[in-house]
Order: sequence, then C-alpha cells, then structure tokens
Amino acid sequence: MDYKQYIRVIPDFPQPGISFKDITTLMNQGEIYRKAIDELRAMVSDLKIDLIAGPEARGFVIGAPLAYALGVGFVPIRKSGKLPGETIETGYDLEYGADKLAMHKDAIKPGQNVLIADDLLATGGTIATSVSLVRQLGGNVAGAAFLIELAELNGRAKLPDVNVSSLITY
Ligand SMILES: O=P(O)(O)OC[C@H]1O[C@H](OP(=O)(O)OP(=O)(O)O)[C@H](O)[C@@H]1O
Ligand SMILES: Nc1ncnc2[nH]cnc12
Repeated sequence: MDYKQYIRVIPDFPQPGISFKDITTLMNQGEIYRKAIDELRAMVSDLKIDLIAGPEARGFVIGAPLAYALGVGFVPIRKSGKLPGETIETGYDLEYGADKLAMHKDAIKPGQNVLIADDLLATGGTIATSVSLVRQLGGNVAGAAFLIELAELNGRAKLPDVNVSSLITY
C-alpha cells in the first residue's frame, strides 16, 4: 500500500523549514486507517506486549486502536497538567519546540512489557522522553511503533536500545 498518497505534506508549518506530515487525510479514510493499524499490528506481532503507551495527542490515535487490535490496555502519556492522579514528569525538545510529558505513577506495573506508539518519529525527543518515563515506572520497553519516520532527522539515534518499527519512511 502506498500510504504516502494519503498524507498531506505542508511546507513551512508550524514554522519555516518544517515539512509537516499531516495524517488527518489518512485517518479520514476508514479503510486506509484500518489497514495502517493492521499493518502496524503485524509489524509488532513478534514482540511480547502487555500494554501500549502513547503520547498526547496523535499518539492516542495510533496507540489506542493498536491496543484494541492486540487486546492489551492503553495508557496515555500526557502533556503536563492534564492527568488527575499522582504523576511523574519529564521535559523534552521536539522538532519544533519544547514541552513536558507526564504519566500516572500507577500506570504501569513493574516488569510489564510496554510498546510505545506514536504517529511520527522526528528528532526522537518525544519518544526518548516516553521511554524514560516508562522505565522510571519500572516498565520494560518492548519497542516503539510509528506510522511515519522522518529518517533524515535520525530520531533512532536517541533510541539506541529500543526496537523501532515504522510503516512509512520519508
Ligand atoms: O520526534 P519529535 O521531534 O519529538 O517529534 C514527534 C512528535 O511531535 C508531534 O507531537 P506534538 O508534540 O506536535 O503534539 P500533538 O500530537 O499534540 O500534535 C508528533 O505527534 C510526535 O509525538
Ligand atoms: N515534520 C513533522 N510533521 C508532522 N508532525 C511532526 N512532529 C514533529 N515533526 C513533525
């Protein structure tokens, strides 16, 4: 499947020099969205996964359906100040800015195998931080799965010990 035909590429958004990969034009095609989730599920089928964790917001639209397809739970990794319970938080840089991510302290049971899922791997800041949060909670990072990887930004360099899978590469 040539998924790229469904991804809208917008130059200079949200700032000059960034080529934004817009997945809304893939997700509004039900068959294609489902096919993409099914293919991601097949890509991680060899991994032992107890739980999926996905960073807000676009990590939810990949991680939650993938969790449903695999029959495992989903835990949100949220931007700071959104989760109601006790949290741990870590700051990070991403391709176009900086932010802070948080997880509930009781989101993961120590030793659980956690797959981290997101729409896109760019510089890797978001996922490196997600990996760190999962590990701080005692989780074992089984892998990281992405719809899109921007290979030239070499996000994998920030994830040297993580099993990375991606469906579409730019
Ligand atoms: O690899 P990185 O350089 O860290 O960039 C990738 C991250 O950037 C985007 O999220 P964003 O923070 O824009 O939030 P959103 O999902 O709420 O749009 C995207 O969904 C990834 O999570
Ligand atoms: N180039 C890009 N397109 C879409 N989402 C992104 N998140 C970080 N970089 C991005």
